[in-house]
Amino acid sequence: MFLVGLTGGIASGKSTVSSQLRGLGCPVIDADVVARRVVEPQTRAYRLLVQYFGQDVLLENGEIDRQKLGQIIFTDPEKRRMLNSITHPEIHRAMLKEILYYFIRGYRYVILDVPLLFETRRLTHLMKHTVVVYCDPATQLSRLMQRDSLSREEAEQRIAAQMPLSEKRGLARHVIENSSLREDTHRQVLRLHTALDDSTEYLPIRAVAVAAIAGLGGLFLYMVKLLTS
Ligand SMILES: CC(C)(COP(=O)(O)OP(=O)(O)OC[C@H]1O[C@@H](n2cnc3c(N)ncnc32)[C@H](O)[C@@H]1O)[C@@H](O)C(=O)NCCC(=O)NCCS
Ligand SMILES: Nc1ncnc2c1ncn2[C@@H]1O[C@H](COP(=O)(O)OP(=O)(O)OP(=O)(O)O)[C@@H](O)[C@H]1O
Repeated sequence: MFLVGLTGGIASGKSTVSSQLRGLGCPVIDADVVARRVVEPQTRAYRLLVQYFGQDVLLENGEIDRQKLGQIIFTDPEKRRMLNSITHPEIHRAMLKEILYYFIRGYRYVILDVPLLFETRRLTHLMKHTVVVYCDPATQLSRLMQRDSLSREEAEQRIAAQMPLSEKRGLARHVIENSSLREDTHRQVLRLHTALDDSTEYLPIRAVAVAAIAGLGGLFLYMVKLLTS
């Protein structure tokens, strides 16, 4: 099994591409969806968030007021760092559980849709393939403003909270150009799907598992020998 990291900038088209990949039968783990789950009321991350940001970031029903929290963290790097330090470990733990689920079900690869893949780095070294969904800055800005009903300033703040998309495209093994029609994007997604299906590289996850078991087994036998001699 191997892992595919799908990333890009905010509103560059990651969800659009990942839904096209899902349509081709690929398993996709969406970090944004996982991120919503790990901050549900009564979770550890939720308690830490309320402890740090206060009750002001809660809705009447006790759930996180995502709009208000977004306004706070996209204008304050220190508060964004705190939010990331609370949520990212939980997000990564939850994603690893989902990866194990697909591993057990025998999938050859799993696609992880992770907006901050290159920013957090913690997962990057596990990826055998990395894919950046790119679109030009003007298109990204207008799509974000339109989709989330943001002012130009708010949209620019959110874009500035991430590594520049032009930098990300230079780090990725595959780039999907998503500045024009969805049909053009889909043609690239079909080529990417073929490349992934043809990819025979394996993340040494099995090798690591076998080595760990063999190592532990050898250690156990050594201990038994020591104790019985
Ligand atoms: C800030 C929050 C409350 C805003 O919620 P909202 O529903 O408005 O946006 P949503 O969660 O759908 O995220 C939309 C996009 O914002 C960007 N984004 C989200 N969090 C961050 C962050 N900490 N830093 C930079 N960009 C971010 C991503 O491109 C994401 O795809 C929310 O994004 C959040 O809890 N972020 C912290 C967790 C996180 O880092 N998620 C990214 C997954 S790697
Ligand atoms: N090729 C395209 N043509 C026209 N609109 C597009 C195209 N690709 C994406 N969009 C639109 O642009 C917006 C952002 O796309 P999408 O939600 O897929 O981006 P994203 O990278 O997943 O965003 P986020 O970082 O917030 O998760 C959406 O409203 C989507 O419908």
